[in-house]
Amino acid sequence: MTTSINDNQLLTTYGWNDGWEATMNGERYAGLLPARVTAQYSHCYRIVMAEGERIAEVTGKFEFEAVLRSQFPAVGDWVAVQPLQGEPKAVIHAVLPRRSAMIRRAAGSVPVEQVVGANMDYLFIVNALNDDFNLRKLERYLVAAWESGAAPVVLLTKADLCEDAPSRVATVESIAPGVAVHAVSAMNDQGKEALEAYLQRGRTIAVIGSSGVGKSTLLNWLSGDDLQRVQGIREDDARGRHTTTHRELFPLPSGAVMIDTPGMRELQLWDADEGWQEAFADIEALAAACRFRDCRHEQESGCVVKQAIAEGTLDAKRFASYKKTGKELAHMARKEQSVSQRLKKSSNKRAASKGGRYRLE
Ligand SMILES: Nc1nc2c(ncn2[C@@H]2O[C@H](COP(=O)(O)OP(=O)(O)OP(=O)(O)O)[C@@H](O)[C@H]2O)c(=O)[nH]1
Ligand SMILES: [Zn+2]
Repeated sequence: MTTSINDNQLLTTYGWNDGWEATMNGERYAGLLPARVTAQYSHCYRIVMAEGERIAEVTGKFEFEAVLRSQFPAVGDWVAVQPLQGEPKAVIHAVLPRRSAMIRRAAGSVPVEQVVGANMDYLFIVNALNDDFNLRKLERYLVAAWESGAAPVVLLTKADLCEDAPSRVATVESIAPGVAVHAVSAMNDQGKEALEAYLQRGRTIAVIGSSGVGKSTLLNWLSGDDLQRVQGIREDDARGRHTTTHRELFPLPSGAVMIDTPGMRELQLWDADEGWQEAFADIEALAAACRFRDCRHEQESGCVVKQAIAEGTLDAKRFASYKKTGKELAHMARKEQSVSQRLKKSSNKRAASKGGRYRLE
């Protein structure tokens, strides 16, 4: 079955474009239709297809073959589905390869990696300009953002509460190499023009940041204080009552698509090697000039990093943050590795014994 862009007007509103169309035309999705996941519930998903919304579940085969939780559909994913005739339901056969994904490692003795948002173009990292202002935390969010594959943008909210926003912006720019930093105030409707570049039609955005920094207020502001109407659609439930259905992905008036999931809001831990290197690109660049390749930047002679700290060109606190995050990442990575090896082993056995084929992509 082929789909034309014309049929896909509704999907376009949700970020569908020629790139996804090309992916979807691949042979392995033959006979299936594209849809985007707009909400995740405990046992099913809400999706939007060209013809409208449906509730969907993954096929039995999908469930059997999936090894990691992160392989299951997540909010923001484009999926290949088959609608069920005569029912407002569909089955999900496959998840189209993700362009970006925010992964949350649920802490605990067995870490589980969970995708809390997929296919974002931009990640708005929100930090308030009042007392909660925390550079070290921001660094960690930047690591996560770079690792996700989406482009980070720092929004410093509550500019109305800060007397010296421009100097705060400059401070943040100094710890966020290559990242745009904008001061905004939802309260005073200030700084929205600077965001227009990101809020374009078809772009997908997610907002991350600690509790209380103003994420909900920001979302309301960006959606013209009409979020409830944009995000939740009043419908009749099975008993004919009016209910407001919750969505975690919704178009904004600007045409951009917003992802706001509970998991995205609770982000805490990361395993993010590349993101770490990018977030601390300045230190990585310095370290490249150290005398020893495996310099730990502690007591070594000819250590350029130590020298930069001594000379005051590198903030000792930023360096400490770099080390600390690095250690945490290494620890998480070791844990992850042993768990995923165990999972793969048991899944290979399971697949082999039933003649199935194990696939991980
Ligand atoms: N002065 C001022 N206060 C703001 C602004 N934006 C948000 N606030 C206030 O900050 C508080 C927290 O805002 P929320 O939008 O609920 O923050 P949040 O990040 O969504 O918090 P969680 O839902 O806990 O994750 C509220 O009291 C808001 O009124 C702003 O631009 N200026
Ligand atoms: Zn060194």
